[in-house]
Amino acid sequence: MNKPNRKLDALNYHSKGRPGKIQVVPTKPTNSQRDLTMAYSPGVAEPCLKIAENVDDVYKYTAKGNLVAVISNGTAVLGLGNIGPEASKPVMEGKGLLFKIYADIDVFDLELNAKSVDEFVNIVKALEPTFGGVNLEDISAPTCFEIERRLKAEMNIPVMHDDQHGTAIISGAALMNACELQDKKLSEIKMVVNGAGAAAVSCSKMYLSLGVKVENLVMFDINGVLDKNRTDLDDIRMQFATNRTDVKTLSDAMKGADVFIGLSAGNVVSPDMLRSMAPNPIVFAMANPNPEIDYETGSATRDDLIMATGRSDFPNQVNNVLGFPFIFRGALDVRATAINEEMKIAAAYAIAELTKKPVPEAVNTAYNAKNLKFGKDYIIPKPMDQRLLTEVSIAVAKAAVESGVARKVITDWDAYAEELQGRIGKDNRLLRNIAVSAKQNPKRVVFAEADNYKILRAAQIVKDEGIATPILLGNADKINQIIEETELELGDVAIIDPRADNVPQIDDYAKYLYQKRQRRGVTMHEARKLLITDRNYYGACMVQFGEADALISGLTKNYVNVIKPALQIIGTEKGVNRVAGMYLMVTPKGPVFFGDTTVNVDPTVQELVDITVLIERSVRQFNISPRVALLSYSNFGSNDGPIPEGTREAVKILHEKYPDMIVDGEMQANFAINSELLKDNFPFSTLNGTPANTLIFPNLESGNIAYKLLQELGGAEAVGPILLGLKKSVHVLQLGSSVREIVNMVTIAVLDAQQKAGNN
Ligand SMILES: NC(=O)C1=CN([C@@H]2O[C@H](COP(=O)(O)OP(=O)(O)OC[C@H]3O[C@@H](n4cnc5c(N)ncnc54)[C@H](OP(=O)(O)O)[C@@H]3O)[C@@H](O)[C@H]2O)C=CC1
Ligand SMILES: CC(=O)C(=O)O
Ligand SMILES: [Mg+2]
Repeated sequence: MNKPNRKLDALNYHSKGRPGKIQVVPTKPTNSQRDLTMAYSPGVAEPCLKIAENVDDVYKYTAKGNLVAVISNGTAVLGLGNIGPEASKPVMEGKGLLFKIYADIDVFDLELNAKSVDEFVNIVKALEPTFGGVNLEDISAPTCFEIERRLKAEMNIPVMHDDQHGTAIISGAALMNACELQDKKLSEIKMVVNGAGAAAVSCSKMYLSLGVKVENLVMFDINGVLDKNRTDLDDIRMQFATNRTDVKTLSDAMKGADVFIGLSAGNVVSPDMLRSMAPNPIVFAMANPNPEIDYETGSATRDDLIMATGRSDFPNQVNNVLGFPFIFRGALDVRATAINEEMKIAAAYAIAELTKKPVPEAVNTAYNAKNLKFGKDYIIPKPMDQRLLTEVSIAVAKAAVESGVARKVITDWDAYAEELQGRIGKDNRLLRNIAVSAKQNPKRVVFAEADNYKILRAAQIVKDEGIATPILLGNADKINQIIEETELELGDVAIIDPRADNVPQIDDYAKYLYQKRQRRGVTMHEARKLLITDRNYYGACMVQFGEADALISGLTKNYVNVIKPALQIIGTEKGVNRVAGMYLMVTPKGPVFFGDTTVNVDPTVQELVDITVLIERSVRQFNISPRVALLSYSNFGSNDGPIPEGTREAVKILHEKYPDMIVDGEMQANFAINSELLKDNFPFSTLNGTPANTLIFPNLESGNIAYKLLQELGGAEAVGPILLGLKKSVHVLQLGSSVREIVNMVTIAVLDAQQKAGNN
């Protein structure tokens, strides 16, 4: 199944650079001699003594609480069989990588030369002081059952054999959803399970607990059907032995079956077998890396099929990766002594339910999909869906607390959710808070470029999330065609085409525009023409006349083309004589505001003052206390030249006219954001103590370059440009913005409209 170049790519991926996939990274400073005396002798003796006094302090002073052992003996590696511990190491390193990227859990992978139950159990038990949890992996049945049973009984930290329970949880969730879509009852389905090993047995037990009847299940191992005449079956497998006498082969069993579960080996199911199944069948071919029947063949065989595999390169990846990172996250965070049935069932339901919620745009983008939604090709969430971390870990942690296995009780679940969000990538707390505020009072947002897929997708998201009521401007046929082709659900949203006959209020708008621009060369005829031909004029009039609360445009147009109509029709706020643009940069160190990044090319001293005042006020609207630095290449007079001198002059005016404003400069950017550096060198600065969170650039060039570099090289998320100074909420997208960026801008536009409505 793997194409030759894929095989080579995979080998290169593992061998290039530092061999393997994971490394150990220090978490404390190690730059100075002092740091090292803390990290090692003599400083390290102090936490040692504390732990010796109270063994639970090991969680306080060491990495134990966030450290999981991924342990295998290489006896059932994926579907590759008993290939030995060394050969299993790439898989175990892979699990370590997934634990880290999805749930911020650190992993040591341990590949043991230990085949017997006693040997394996004794080694793992002795590791208890080091780890917060143990993930057993790719150990063949039946040894794995006894190993897990003993370790759970004899250890006081959570132990889970992932191939058994991780797989059971995920496939259980997928099965519930697939049955719902195919209109089948779990209690009535006829199921064939191919494989009778660790994964198959545990998954089947889970299906029984979800409602499947054991008499409706037929299981196979490599020797054929498990029936009551077999004399080679242990007790665990005997419970799945069928009474049916008409079934000898897999082909026999597949006839009329509703569900096929493959946890065996690659390519053992034929298209004919699929054809013989009942109407609307479900096939989970989960053997890795090669499924029992490959996705393309299976899904081409019949239209009424729901097909899933364990692979990431096809729709419906039913793989334990959706479970183990989040299950252990929840278990570690409440310091659970075990992962029990309650926690597993809670995880399965959380995963099943998450599939039915609207999919964040970031997930669509990550998978190059247009509109993922619950259906035949999306029966289970995608592993890169960051909501899994909160939804599943919280469900697991709550179940641990409620079932009495938690040693640490969480009471503030919202704070725990915030903590989880902060663990992965950027901390988007501010963006989330903005979205929450927007949803409290959603506004009507007119989209001037609605004949564009990205705009329509964003409109769908803000509508679904209750952030805004979209109004779409553009050719209705074209918009409806895109909606239909991309299966968006915007049927009830207002579409206005300014070019059509009988456009609402066009006469009033034309009269208004004519009155405003008659002494600037605009005739009545031209005013009407502008409104019909340029949707930025029509959209701005809608906002001015109160037919909409905010305007979003600029995805396909130059900035000036949007801002000009807004300035002509709506104008600036009272007492404000210019507009400016600001970016909210979501950085790993928190939010930082950049301005002016958009409008004023080469501001004079007075313009710099005006821009600073506008931006400072706007930062307050995000419930953040602004600490403003005016940037230059000079620190407090260290260099001459028009830029530092102008900036210095602007700071002087700001200090005089706005004594309460926390603002200083001119200063270099590193001094502005490194408060230690500033304090050591310029202790007189009014910014001392805390870094600046609002950076004013001396000109458009420097502001624009800075935010783009931070976005591309620093991995910061840029939200903006947020247009400041207009009387009403109008916001201009960057040319080619992503759907996520558009959604962010709409959210900001709604907040802006709320605030402007409050001020008027
Ligand atoms: N998608 C996912 O998340 C997961 C997928 N898997 C996949 O499931 C498979 C089994 O893994 P696991 O349970 O850990 O391994 P085990 O070695 O414990 O079990 C393998 C089972 O498959 C049976 N088997 C092998 N070949 C055939 C065949 N041709 N026909 C019928 N049965 C067969 C074996 O029979 P016998 O007992 O007679 O040897 C055994 O019962 C692997 O391919 C693995 O990659 C596993 C975990 C998670
Ligand atoms: C996914 C997994 O754990 C396996 O195939 O073994
Ligand atoms: Mg496995």
